[in-house]
Amino acid sequence: MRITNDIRYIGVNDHKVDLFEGQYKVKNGISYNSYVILDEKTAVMDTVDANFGQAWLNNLKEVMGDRTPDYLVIHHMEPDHSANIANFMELYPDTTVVSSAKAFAMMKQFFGTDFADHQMVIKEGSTLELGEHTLHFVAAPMVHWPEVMVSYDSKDKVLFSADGFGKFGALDVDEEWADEARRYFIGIVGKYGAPVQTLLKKAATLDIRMICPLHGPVLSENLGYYLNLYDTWSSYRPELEGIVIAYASVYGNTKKAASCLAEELSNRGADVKLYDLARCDMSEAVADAFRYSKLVLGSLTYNGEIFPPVRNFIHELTERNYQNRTVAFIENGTWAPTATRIMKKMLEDSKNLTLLDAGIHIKSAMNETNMEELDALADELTK
Ligand SMILES: Cc1cc2nc3c(=O)[nH]c(=O)nc-3n(C[C@H](O)[C@H](O)[C@H](O)COP(=O)(O)O)c2cc1C
Repeated sequence: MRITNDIRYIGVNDHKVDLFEGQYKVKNGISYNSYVILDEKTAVMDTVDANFGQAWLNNLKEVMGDRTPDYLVIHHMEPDHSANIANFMELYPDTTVVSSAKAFAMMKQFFGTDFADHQMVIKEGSTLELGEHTLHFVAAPMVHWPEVMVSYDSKDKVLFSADGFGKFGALDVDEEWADEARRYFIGIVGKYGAPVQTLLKKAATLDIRMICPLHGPVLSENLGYYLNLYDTWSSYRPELEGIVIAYASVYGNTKKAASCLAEELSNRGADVKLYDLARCDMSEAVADAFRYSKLVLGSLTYNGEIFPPVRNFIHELTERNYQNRTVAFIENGTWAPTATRIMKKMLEDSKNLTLLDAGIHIKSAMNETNMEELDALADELTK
């Protein structure tokens, strides 16, 4: 696939992956992207997942013909991109591997060699001259591993953005970008908002016409749209006014409160998302919690604790620096309800959260007082 006159796509689509990165369901698969720059010298940009080595090498040979690649540029050592470095070097032993010092240390760990006779160590500000094309390297530590570099081709004005601007979903499936890019970003890079902000500031100094990520489509139009979303996500600002209700329930009483609240909020014109945390795809609930401005957490008290899926969910939020939002609580308990107290405690170190006093405190099943609480909470969340 042609990206520009001199840049070709040689990546692969994976529709067989059961869980991406060991935990994310990807109903439309995932792509492992790799590119070739054809110039006086040729550069291969990254490799692909271990299961697709042969398909990738076939794509590479189709583009290269009899030419031997001069450089293999490795932006990121996570195995879904780096697994085929050793296979590549067996086929092309004279190619120079171009990567950061930290990445070469990782190569030694993964492959038992850092290709010492064929390595070029690059760092922030390094350049690689290919002929008409020059790659300018920019360090992007913790977006989302420490060794990550991105590179900018000043001829075609292309940013090779590593995992930045990546998206779940193979390239042979047509789907809207934002939802699966958000789920990818919040799930995988969400903890590293500050390093992403640093990278965005560096990127703002470049004239970028195209972004070539390691997953998902090449972005070439309306780049402001994608950059704005990345700025919003990485600065932990809500994207939308609205309310996520995320709850768990064993016997249906907490569920009833959550569902009634959703209905009341909808009746008041609010944008509401309701998640049963024991049954939903957790990564979708997490992504929406970051997307919306308000969150209602609902849990039964469970052996003096909160119900495990709710605990997991709050942990997923706090480890990704959940902040800048309004949170309210629905609790249930039959003899000693403690769920609200525990949920609040889990959020106590999170920055800039407004924890509402209005909440619903159920003792086993909803009663009239709870209906009044629900009404007051709906008012508070929509005022
Ligand atoms: C296994 C189990 C443990 C529970 N532990 C507590 C508890 O420690 N304290 C308490 O007040 N209620 C406890 N409950 C009662 C629940 O908090 C709650 O009142 C009941 O499950 C109704 O809510 P639900 O219909 O949403 O499940 C427990 C319930 C179950 C099923």
